[in-house]
Amino acid sequence: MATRVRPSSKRCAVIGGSGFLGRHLVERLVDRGYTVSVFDIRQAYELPGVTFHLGDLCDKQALLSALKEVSVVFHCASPAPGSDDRSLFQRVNVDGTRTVIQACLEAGVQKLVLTSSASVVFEGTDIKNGKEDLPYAKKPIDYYTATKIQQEKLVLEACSKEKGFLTVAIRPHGIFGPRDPQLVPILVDSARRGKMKFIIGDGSNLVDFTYVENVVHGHILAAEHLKADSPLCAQAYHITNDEPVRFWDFMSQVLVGLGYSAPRLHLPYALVYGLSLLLWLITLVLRPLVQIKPTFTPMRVALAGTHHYYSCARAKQDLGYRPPVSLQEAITRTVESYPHLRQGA
Ligand SMILES: NC(=O)C1=CN([C@@H]2O[C@H](COP(=O)(O)OP(=O)(O)OC[C@H]3O[C@@H](n4cnc5c(N)ncnc54)[C@H](O)[C@@H]3O)[C@@H](O)[C@H]2O)C=CC1
Ligand SMILES: CC(C)=CCC[C@@H](C)[C@H]1CC[C@H]2C3=C(CC[C@]12C)[C@@]1(C)CCC(=O)C[C@@H]1CC3
Repeated sequence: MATRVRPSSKRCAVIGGSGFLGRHLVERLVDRGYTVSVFDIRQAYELPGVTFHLGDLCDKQALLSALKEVSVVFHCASPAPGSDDRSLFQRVNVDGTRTVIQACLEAGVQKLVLTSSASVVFEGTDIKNGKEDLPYAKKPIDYYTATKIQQEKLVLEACSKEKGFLTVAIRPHGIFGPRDPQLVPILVDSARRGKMKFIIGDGSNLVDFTYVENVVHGHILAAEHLKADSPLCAQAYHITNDEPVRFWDFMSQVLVGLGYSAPRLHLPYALVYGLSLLLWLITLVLRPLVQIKPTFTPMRVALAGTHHYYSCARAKQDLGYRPPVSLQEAITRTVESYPHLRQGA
């Protein structure tokens, strides 16, 4: 009689493991003795002990071959928020996540840890110390956020103790750190084009920026604490640095650390938001003729000019989470990791 091999609890797969967060997660998992399979549409690096499976997460057969004997799946794949492609977000984040769940069930995976986003509750207005029980945004600020909401709901609803399939969602916010292709490069690009002279609003808005290693730590704690009798099943957890910071102080510190000037002049928030909306409408109308990618999207202006910071008290209580790297140390490490983006480099 054929015996089914019980998956080792240290055998995991990282969907989106070639990405910024995914790669940091893979490296940490390897350090902790996990056997890791990466599933991604691209291979961005090589690492001893890590097997790469190239494929689209919408393809169940491709997923199934990567999930053989895997007990834990981390799903941190998504199109980049800036891609602004409605059908791509729907296909990957919603339909693709359905496929991931189906493949996990068929492959006998026991735990699925989703990288969601704290933005699932953000509607463009202030959130101060937001807890996980805030309602999902009724009017999500962009397609990316709308599909992250649907994705999180799908994953949490799939949690089934009867089927032996447990799920949890991690909601990070403002991830930054070495190799991030978004935050620091966008900031430096804006500075080099002379666009970082202005502070939107009075500059007092507090925001969470979370160091990538802290986000990774939250994911691994969630996977290791997720059990049938634990409070984690079907829950979402904010993972932050637990040190909200003024958005413009953070930006200034990174800019000055890299040799650029900090923004000083203030512009009224309502004016800049209104202009970004107008610009967005114009790009929408012109889309059949020309593709324009504005720096000042309404989402970005809202992120730059409002309070949005979250409580991670639930993660502290249920996961024993404490951010291992302080914000100051995280900024120093990040600035040092981008020598090629320094002023004059
Ligand atoms: N970067 C941030 O500040 C935040 C990110 N998140 C979430 O964290 C996760 C990871 O984000 P990042 O590492 O920043 O993004 P990233 O763009 O660096 O990585 C995403 C990875 O997913 C892969 N991928 C995309 N479509 C795929 C598909 N159809 N099949 C297989 N792989 C596919 C990409 O090739 C890439 O390697 C995402 O789910 C994102 O929504 C949440 C909150 C904040
Ligand atoms: C906390 C959080 C969710 C951060 C997300 C990261 C990005 C959305 C930001 C990283 C660089 C930021 C940035 C701007 C908006 C928000 C970011 C893209 C501006 C476009 C805001 C308007 C400006 O004056 C220029 C800024 C460049 C950097």
